[in-house]
Amino acid sequence: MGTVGYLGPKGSFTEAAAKALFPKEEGSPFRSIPDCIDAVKQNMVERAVVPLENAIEGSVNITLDYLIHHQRLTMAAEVTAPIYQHLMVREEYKHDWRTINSLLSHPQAIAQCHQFIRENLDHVDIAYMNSTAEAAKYVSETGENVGAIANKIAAKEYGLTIVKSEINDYENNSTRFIVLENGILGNETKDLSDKTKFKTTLMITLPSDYSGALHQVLSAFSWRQINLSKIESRPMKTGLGKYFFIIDVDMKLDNVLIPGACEELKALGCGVEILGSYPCYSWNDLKINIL
Ligand SMILES: O=C(O)C(=O)C[C@]1(C(=O)O)C=C[C@@H](O)C=C1
Repeated sequence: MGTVGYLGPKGSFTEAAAKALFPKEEGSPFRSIPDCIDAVKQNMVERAVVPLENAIEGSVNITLDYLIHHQRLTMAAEVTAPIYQHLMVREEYKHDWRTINSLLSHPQAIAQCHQFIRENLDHVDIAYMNSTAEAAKYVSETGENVGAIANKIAAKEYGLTIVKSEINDYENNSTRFIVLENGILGNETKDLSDKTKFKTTLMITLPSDYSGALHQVLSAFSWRQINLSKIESRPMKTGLGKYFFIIDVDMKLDNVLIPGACEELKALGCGVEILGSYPCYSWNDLKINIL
């Protein structure tokens, strides 16, 4: 058994995902996503759980960028968790929540509740925090009339009162969390059932900006009938117009299809790296309903 790093403090969504995936392992909170990733690289923890993508707001860019540009680790598993955002204040302000002067939360959580904030708290100053749980902790420790957006575990952990429940602008809000390890590709860390689905994530760079390059990349997958579940472009940070692509393939790394597609892409002059081939758990698979 090892230690699992997560974006803390206690009561964050990431902690809930880490607990659901690794109920018997000890959790270790870190202040930022890069700190979680560094901790794995430096063997301070065996693995880390970090957010990767939200259904309303899209990718968590810092996770992708830090992983690509700074510290390469292996994607070892994913879990998709339901996300319910609540507005919470200190007990003594529970009737005055409409007059709070600041609203604190993680940027992803603020963005998920953008319309609610416009309609109900248009006057407030927004303060971005490292996580929703950090926001809840701060609100509990200050005597001021300020609010936090966080989950119900954080409300309990920090003794806050939820004054508006489920304020995310769209139903079916969910976030994909990824497990990162130093380990080798395909080193599965959890028991798998026959129904467990797999993904393989590839990072692809195009040779140069010639017409039809992306089309050729996609053809390598399409004629092999390999299903893709996501394609995302991120800046290479070497100048405007230069991107790499993160492609999620809907299958486990095999000996034929994915290697064949990768070789074809390399022959076209593309850079190809496999970031992980991993089991994907749904929240119900894990049977730990803590959110
Ligand atoms: O702030 C937290 O509680 C987190 O775990 C981070 C995070 C994210 O980065 O997306 C996780 C899930 C929610 O989408 C909102 C915030």
